[in-house]
Amino acid sequence: MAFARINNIVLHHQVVGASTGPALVFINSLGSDFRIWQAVVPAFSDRYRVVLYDKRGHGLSDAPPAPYRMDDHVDDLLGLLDSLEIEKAAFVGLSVGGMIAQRLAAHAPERVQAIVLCCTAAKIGTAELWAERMSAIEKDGIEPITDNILQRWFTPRFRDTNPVDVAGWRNMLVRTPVNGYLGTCAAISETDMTADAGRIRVPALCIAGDQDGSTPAEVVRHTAGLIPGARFELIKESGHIPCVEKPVTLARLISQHLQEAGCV
Ligand SMILES: O=C(O)CC1=CCC(=O)O1
Repeated sequence: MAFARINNIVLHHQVVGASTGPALVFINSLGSDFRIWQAVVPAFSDRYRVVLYDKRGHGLSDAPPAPYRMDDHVDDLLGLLDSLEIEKAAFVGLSVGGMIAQRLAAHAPERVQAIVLCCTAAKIGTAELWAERMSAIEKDGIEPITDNILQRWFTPRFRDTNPVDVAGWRNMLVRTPVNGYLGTCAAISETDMTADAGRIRVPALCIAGDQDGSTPAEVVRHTAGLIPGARFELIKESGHIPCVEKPVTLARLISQHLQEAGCV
């Protein structure tokens, strides 16, 4: 575990695995921190230099006042890569993390070897929906909306069979700094990568969960259709957070894509 000051923000991160291997960066979603990747990382740490980090406003990173722009998140990530002396990496982004990866691939392709876009889209939700969510949180905090969010994060089966784990992930969500949550909602709300997606030229894999209530499979499939050469894969029995719910399947899909993309 380490901290770096990037763009005047303290970013919490961790580098594990093969120090001379190709770099593989995981980018987490709204309301989560890098612990969500814990069950996936062992599938890569023997061959890759794995970078995990908490984007601004999440986990142990600083949470400056809202709103944030998507480019703030992208600039933070580029700054972190510079500080770790990583010129080029493969990126796995979940949800808003996938938006950050898309923007990076479209605007800084020289830093990107391949991308895996997990439960994400060129555009997530509508400005009205995000405005509603932000005003509810400004009024009453994150707690009252957590049950709805967890229903989108995890399938009913997972919630029924893993109540203690779900309670733990709920703690992570509720403890997200309000500034960080609101700031990132604003970044998602203003972002539409539909035009930019067509500029992506790196090998891309889009993965959906068949029971994802946040970025439904057809939305992810549509995004795959916007990116030249992108492949689409569906994970069965998964909600929005397959790195927690289906880590073995997700790791297999990521690994195959990285091999096909020559990131080995
Ligand atoms: O909170 C949700 O609905 C899920 C989500 C949307 C964007 C993101 O990163 O997570």
